[in-house]
Amino acid sequence: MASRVEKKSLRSFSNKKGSAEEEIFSDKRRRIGSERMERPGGRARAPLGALNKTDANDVSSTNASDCTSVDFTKEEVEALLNEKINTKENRYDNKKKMDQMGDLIKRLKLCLRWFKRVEEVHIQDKEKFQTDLQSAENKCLHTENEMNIKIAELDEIISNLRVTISSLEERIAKEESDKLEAIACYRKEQEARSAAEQMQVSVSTELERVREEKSAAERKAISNEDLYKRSQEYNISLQQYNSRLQSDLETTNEAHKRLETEKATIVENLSNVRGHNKALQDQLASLKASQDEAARQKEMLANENKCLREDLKQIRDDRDHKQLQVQALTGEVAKYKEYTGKSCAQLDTLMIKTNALEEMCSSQRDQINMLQQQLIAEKERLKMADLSASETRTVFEDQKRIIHELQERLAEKEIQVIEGDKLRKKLHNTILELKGNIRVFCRVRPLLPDDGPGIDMVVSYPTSTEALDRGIELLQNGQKYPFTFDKVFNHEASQQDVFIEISQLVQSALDGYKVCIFAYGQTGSGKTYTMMGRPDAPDLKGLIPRSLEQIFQISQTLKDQGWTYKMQASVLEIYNETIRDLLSSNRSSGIDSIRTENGVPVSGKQPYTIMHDVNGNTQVSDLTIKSVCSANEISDLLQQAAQSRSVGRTHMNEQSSRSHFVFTLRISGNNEKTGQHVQGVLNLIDLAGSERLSRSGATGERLKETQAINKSLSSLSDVIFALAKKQDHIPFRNSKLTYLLQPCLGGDSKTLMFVNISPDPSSSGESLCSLRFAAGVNACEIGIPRRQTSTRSFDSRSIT
Ligand SMILES: Nc1ncnc2c1ncn2[C@@H]1O[C@H](COP(=O)(O)OP(=O)(O)OP(=O)(O)O)[C@@H](O)[C@H]1O
Repeated sequence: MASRVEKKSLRSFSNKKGSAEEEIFSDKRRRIGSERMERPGGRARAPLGALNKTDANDVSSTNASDCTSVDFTKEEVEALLNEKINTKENRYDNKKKMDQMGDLIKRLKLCLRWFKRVEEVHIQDKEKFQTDLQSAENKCLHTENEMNIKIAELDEIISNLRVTISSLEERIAKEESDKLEAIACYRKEQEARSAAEQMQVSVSTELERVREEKSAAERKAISNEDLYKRSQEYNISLQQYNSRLQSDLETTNEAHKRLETEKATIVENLSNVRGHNKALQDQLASLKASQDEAARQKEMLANENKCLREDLKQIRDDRDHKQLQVQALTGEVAKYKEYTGKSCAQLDTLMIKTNALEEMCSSQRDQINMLQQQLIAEKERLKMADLSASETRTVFEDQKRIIHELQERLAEKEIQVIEGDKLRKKLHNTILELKGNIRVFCRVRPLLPDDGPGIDMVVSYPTSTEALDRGIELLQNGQKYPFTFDKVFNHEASQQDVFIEISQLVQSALDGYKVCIFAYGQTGSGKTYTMMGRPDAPDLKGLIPRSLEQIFQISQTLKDQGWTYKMQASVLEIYNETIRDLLSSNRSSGIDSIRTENGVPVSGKQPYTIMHDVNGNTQVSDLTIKSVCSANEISDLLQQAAQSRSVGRTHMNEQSSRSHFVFTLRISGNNEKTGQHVQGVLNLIDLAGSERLSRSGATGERLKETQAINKSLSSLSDVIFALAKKQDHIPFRNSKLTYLLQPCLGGDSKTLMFVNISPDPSSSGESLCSLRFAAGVNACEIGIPRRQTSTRSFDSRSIT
């Protein structure tokens, strides 16, 4: 009570004093704010000083309005984290110290909210980039596929065309060779034809010549015949002339005779006629000369005739020869004609062939033209396809570039996210440290039908601002006992409400911290309900299943940041300083029956021996450790453990839990991107019900058992007290429970204790006892000397 009053006065003092500091802080903030650029597309940032001017106590009211408008720089965050509370000045001014701390917490909360907002933006950005990247990749893949299909189609078309072209080329080559052959043949034929024609022409010219010769010979023969005729005629005329001359000679001879007679007559008349005779002689001589001449002429003509006859004979011979020649030539001409006819026929067939070949050639030329046109069209198509392929390639390159850019941006964002994650961890841890590495929550269970009808609750909740959600008052023997906790969950608080408060610790376990969450309280106060709840009903699930579900959810989310986690679970119970493996398949062997002294086995290596290595890892020999990959696997293990526990309980004829139930999850995380490695531990402990010796009425074994439970709870309380006070000596070995949890308590470890109480009048004594036990721990935590609480002595007396 005194502490509450003191706190109140300290708080009001701090409000007054704090305004000066806030002014300084707001000035600093304003300066930093003016240096900083505005976020693109974001709202102008409100100075943090404006926030500080509002009521420092009314954090919740400022949260809603300011958390969206305050931004921090890294330096500010660092400054905030490094900010130390001036303990020297405020050594004796707890109120001020608390106010400063509250102020710092408020700013840290704002910072955390800002950070969460930034982180959300980053995550949204990242998701957006990832979806963009995904869609771009899909698009690219789609385009690539289409392009591949197109390329394949085009390749096929090209290969078909190539085949067609090659076959066509072959055909063309064949046709060309045929054509060349035909042309060669044609040429040969033409040559033969021209040779034949030439021959025909030469034969014709020869024939012509022969004909001409023949006609010349004929003409010669005719002229010779004419000459012969004329010679004959001349001969005849010469013969006639000769005959005439003969007749003339006869007449002359008759005349001569007559002349002779006359000569005689004339001789007689010679004298007379001598003259005349002489003249006649002259005439005779001339006639003789003319006769000689005629004879010479006759001889000449005869010679000429002979010559002509010889000529004629010669001509006749020539004619005969020529005729023979003509005949031979005619035969030859006939032969040639025959040849020519044959050649013409051959020529005709060749011409027909040539025509057919020419037709074929022209049709093939048409085909070639057509195919060439097709080829050109196909080449065009190929060109188009090449163009479209190159376009697609460019698009593909663009897409690749975009993907690359996106990947780079994604990598940047990932680095930002990793940096942010580091900062978040730091902030998260700082906040938890500021909240307290050791915290104590109180949970009140509702009245149950078993508590009896028409009874009033002995618990009430103060509504003052200071004690709201933190205070609890217990009524006993007409007196009100007020207590303050880090948080009070009233009887209406749901499992989800409770889980929200501890979910940060679950995150810490994933961040590599050692976390212990205890449920402490009297029998039937709701410890098991708080820790396990009813796993089959989703709304009534307790902290253990919810925490494990969250762990798997977060570990899945952190996969994107490169984290992979390995989880190993073990469940044990400590009953009367004896460890029992709740996951052991062999139930009887699950019990540690080794004689121990203060929780330490007496000699040798025994089953369920607790060992701590230098790295602060705990090992319990022979304890079943199961690797788990999903929340379902864990719920199966929990079911198995719960069953083993209830079986154990039945064996021991127990209705309530008289053992400490310890669920341990070892989390080892590796980040392949950053190379970070974390090892966290989450211990979820349902402690055995605390029972006052005075009320238990136990004797014998039952008394010993109750003493053992109280001893271990007291040991735990001592350990927590010592840790909170940062004492050098921490009495871990006092019980198996504390020895087991030793590495998970103290240092950076986070410890949270739920104090469960029942609100029914019959349990008010135990409730008060529990509250005082917790208040002792809590008082240590907030720095109030142990003795001043005046609760510890009562608590100690009740428990030990
Ligand atoms: N917050 C709550 N809301 C509703 N029912 C509750 C709540 N807390 C406890 N109960 C009920 O109270 C009864 C006792 O609770 P529980 O078994 O969890 O107590 P406990 O502290 O574990 O007892 P023990 O130490 O004997 O094991 C149970 O029937 C449980 O369902």
